[in-house]
Amino acid sequence: MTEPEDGPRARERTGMDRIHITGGTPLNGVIPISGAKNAALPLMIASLLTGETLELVNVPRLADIASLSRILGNHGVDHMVVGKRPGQTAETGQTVRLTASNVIDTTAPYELVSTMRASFWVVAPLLARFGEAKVSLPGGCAIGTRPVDLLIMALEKLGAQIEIDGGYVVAKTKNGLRGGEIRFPKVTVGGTHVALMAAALAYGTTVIENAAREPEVVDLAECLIKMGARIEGAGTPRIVVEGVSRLHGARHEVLPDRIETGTYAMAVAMAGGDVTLEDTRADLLHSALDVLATTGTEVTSTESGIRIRRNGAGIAAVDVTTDPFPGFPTDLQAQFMALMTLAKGRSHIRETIFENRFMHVQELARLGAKIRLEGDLAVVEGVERLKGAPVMATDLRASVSLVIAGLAAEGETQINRVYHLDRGFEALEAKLGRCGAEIRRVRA
Ligand SMILES: CC(=O)N[C@H]1[C@@H](OP(=O)(O)OP(=O)(O)OC[C@H]2O[C@@H](n3ccc(=O)[nH]c3=O)[C@H](O)[C@@H]2O)O[C@H](CO)[C@@H](O)[C@@H]1O
Ligand SMILES: C=C(OP(=O)(O)O)C(=O)O
Repeated sequence: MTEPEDGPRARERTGMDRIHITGGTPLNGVIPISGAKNAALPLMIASLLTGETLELVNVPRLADIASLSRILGNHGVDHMVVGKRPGQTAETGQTVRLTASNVIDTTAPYELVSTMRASFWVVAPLLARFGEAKVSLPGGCAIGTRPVDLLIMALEKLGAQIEIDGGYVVAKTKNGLRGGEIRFPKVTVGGTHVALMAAALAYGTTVIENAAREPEVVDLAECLIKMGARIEGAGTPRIVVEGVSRLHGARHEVLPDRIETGTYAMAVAMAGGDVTLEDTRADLLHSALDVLATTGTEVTSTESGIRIRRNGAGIAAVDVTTDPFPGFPTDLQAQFMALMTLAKGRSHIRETIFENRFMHVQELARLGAKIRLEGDLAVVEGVERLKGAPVMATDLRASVSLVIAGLAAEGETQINRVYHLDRGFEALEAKLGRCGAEIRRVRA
């Protein structure tokens, strides 16, 4: 995330709201899981690949989705939110229709791209369909430097000519993209999304080696296939794409948010209680659920989701290393660290994906956590109890780790800069509040 911490757009969205939590109440009930932010974003971007309408079902109501809608709108994409249907609630995911029949601008300006990293990915469909794209470099963010060299390499392998000019990536093709071999030296989710979208409309065969296997990549590939793309192997390290000359409209349902699922599972593990996470699937986050079970939390797959229970017994300390899918996700590292602050004993948490994703450590310390950092390793000494305090975080998952810790801490925790949470957690207070949490938003 690249938005300045107190940037005007962030303030405009949610002001400087705070979340107040009075901890110590176990969670009991049902939490519906939303569509995945990290699947919805590339799916929305894929709408640029066709002049026909792409209808996306189960799109979460999130600040990042609104930011991307603005960016696509700037290119000329028509965006329509389908009205509510009987039985739908304020939290039922939205159905969104995107039509890129009249793209008027292939430039994605700095002011828009800097609000959200994933918007850089528009470079692929714009280049593949229109032969040109000028997209601002997204820059670094709170969790690391996050270069786009591998995304550029992938497009160059398909024949794009790319220059960096004035902070923009200027990409062109003379006679369209051509299939080629893309071998990623490290697994990149964004790189794989970009390669898939570009290769779908390239002439000939593209082979993507060391592709990301994340469920969101598979979701994008499935949607592209519905749009007429020819893709095999999504979900494995080798994806083969036979380019087609045009894609058409489709209807696709966004897959459940595995990070939201894991976050609430860890909240229950930490605060105690019995919660069913509905409309989600255990196969999306096996490694995290296995780790959770090892901590002493009961994890059961049900017909409609996953039941999480922890009653009374202590939390066992478990070591974790983040890895690309199917490994333990970096996007759950902060939440798991929060849980380990109350474990019996010492746990080691190694972050291998981003070089600077430990911003939550000093804030967890305000609640009484004992964590020592040694390079990419956090050594967490479990404590008996945490005590509420004012805290603040600089990225999305770090912020929610403080919510989880606040739910288990004694007394009141105030979480500042709520706009980070609004980027990725739909109806957070309502979902937790219905399970008994004392949580409220205080408007600035
Ligand atoms: C919107 C979205 O889906 N974001 C997710 C996506 O981010 P994103 O797609 O940006 O993350 P990547 O998988 O690309 O990054 C993985 C690693 O590769 C490095 N890298 C990446 C591209 C590149 O050109 N050069 C390079 O060195 C990154 O700095 C990082 O160290 O995957 C991450 C890893 O699962 C998640 O944490 C993010 O939540
Ligand atoms: C890091 C994340 O998002 P982004 O890649 O958009 O910064 C995230 O979803 O945790």
